[in-house]
Amino acid sequence: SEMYTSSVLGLVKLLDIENKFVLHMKEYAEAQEQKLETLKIYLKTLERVALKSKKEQNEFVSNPLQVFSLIRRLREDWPKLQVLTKAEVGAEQLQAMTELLDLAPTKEDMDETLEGMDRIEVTYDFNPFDIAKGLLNGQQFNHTLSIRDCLAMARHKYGNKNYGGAFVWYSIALKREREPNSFTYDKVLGGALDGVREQFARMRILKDMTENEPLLSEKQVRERVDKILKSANSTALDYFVNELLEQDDSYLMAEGKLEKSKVTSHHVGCRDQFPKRTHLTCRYNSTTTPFLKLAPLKLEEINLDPYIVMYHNVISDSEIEEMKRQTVNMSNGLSAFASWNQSQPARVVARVKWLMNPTPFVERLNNRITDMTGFQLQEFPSLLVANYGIGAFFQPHYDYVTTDRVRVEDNYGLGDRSASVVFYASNLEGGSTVFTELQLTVRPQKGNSLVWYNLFDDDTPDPRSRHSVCPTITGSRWILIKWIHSLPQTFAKPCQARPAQPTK
Ligand SMILES: O=C(O)CCC(=O)C(=O)O
Ligand SMILES: [Fe+2]
Repeated sequence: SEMYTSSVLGLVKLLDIENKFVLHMKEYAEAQEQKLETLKIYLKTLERVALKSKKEQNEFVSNPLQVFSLIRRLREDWPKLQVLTKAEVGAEQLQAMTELLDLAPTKEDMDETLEGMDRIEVTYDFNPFDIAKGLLNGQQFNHTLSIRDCLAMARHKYGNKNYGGAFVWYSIALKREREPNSFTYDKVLGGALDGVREQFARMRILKDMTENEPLLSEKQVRERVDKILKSANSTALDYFVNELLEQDDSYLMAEGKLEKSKVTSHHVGCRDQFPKRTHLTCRYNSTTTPFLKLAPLKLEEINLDPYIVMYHNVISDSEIEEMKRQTVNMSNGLSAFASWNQSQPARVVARVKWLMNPTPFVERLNNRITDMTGFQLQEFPSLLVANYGIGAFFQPHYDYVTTDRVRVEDNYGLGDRSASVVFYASNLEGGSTVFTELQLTVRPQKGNSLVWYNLFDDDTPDPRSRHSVCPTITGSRWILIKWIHSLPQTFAKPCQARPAQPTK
C-alpha cells in the first residue's frame, strides 16, 4: 500500500481521501435524516386518542367506522411501514466509505507521523505546550491539537520508553478543558481520558525509578511501578496527580527535555547554535569553465578546509517545475519503518526518484554542475530527486561508500563519491543541511546549490564531510542531488598530496 508520510507529495493525497469520506458520510446522514422524517410523518398518522378504560375501548370497537379503519391499517399499512423501517438507506455511501477505508493511512504511516512530530519537538527543543496550542517555530497556526492528539503523542513516547516526554504530553491532555460534545465523542470513540490519570502517575514514577535505580532492568522497573500503583489507594493517587497537575508548564516541560548527554552535534546544528563563521567571502566565479566568462556564478564560501561553497541562483523556478513534472511517479519512499533495509534504524524519510535518462533537463543540469565544479559527468549523468515528508530528516551520514569491505573500484567502476552537489528546490522552515563535524549549518534557499568534498585529494574518505538533514518543520522539502564519482575526475580534479596525518 501507499506510504503517505514519506513525503509531502504523498501526504497531499490524504486531503482528497478525507474530502471524499466526508462527502459520503454527509450523503449518508442526509439519507438517514430523510428516512427519519418519513417515519415521523407516518407515526403522526397512527396517533389516536388514548383509550384508558375497558369501557372506552369497548365503545371504540363498537363503532364500525373506527373498526374498519383499524383493521385496514393493520392489514394493509403495517407491512409497508415495516418495509420502510427495515429499508437500508445510504447503502451506496456505506460501501463507498468502506472502500475508502482501504486507502486510509496504515499503522506505519501513523507511527511515522508520530516519530516526525516527536523529532520536530525534540530536535528543535520546542515547548510541547506551545505545539499543542498550535504555536510552531514562532508561528501561531489556526490549529490546536485535540486531547486525543496529545494522548497519541504521550502513548508514542511511552512506547519509546521516553517516560519524561510521555509525562509532559499526558499532563497537556489532562490540563485541557474537554471539548463541547465530548460525551458523544467518548460514546463513539471510547472514553478519551479513561485511565489517563493513572498513566500520568505511572510515567512520573517510571521516570524517577529509571533514573534513581540504574541497576534495575527495564522489566524490573515496570514490575515495581505496577506494584506501587496497584497498592496505592485512589485518594492517595488522586492527591499525587492533582499536586503534579498544579505545577506550572515550565516545571512539567523540563521532564520531557532531551537529556544533555544526548544532545548531539546534529541537534546543535539544527537549533542553529554553532558559532558563526567569519573571514569568508562571496565572489563571482568566472573561471571554472569558459562559459562562466559570459555568465559568472555567484559563489559564497561556506568553509575553506575542506572546501564547501554555496552557489546562488543556479536552478530557476521553471527548471524546478520541470524537475517536478519528471518525478510524478516517485517511489513510495524511505522511512523509519519502510527503509530499503529493515534491519537498519531510521536513516532518512523521503521519496526519491532517479532521473536516469539523458533528457535535455538532465543534460542542462549536468552542464551547470560542470560549470560550478569543473567535473566530468558523462560517465554517470543520473540525478536524484528527493521530496521529504513532515518532520522528515536524514541522519548523520557520509556520502562515500568506502568501508573496510567495499573498495573504491567496486562502486560501479566509477570510484567513490568524491563530491556531492545538492540543489535546494524549495523554501521551507527547518530542513537545514548540517555538517556535524565541521559545526556548520546551511539553510536551504530555493535556487541555491551546495557543493562539498567527501574525499581527500588522494581519494580516501574525509570524515569531516559527515552531514545530516534537519527535520522539516513546515513546507515541502525538495532537493536534487548529484554525486560526483572520483575515477572520471582523474584529469579534471587538481590533486595534491594529503598533509601528513598524526600517527597513533
Ligand atoms: O538534502 C540534503 O541537504 C542533503 C542530502 C544528502 O545528504 C544525501 O542525499 O546524501
Ligand atoms: Fe548525504
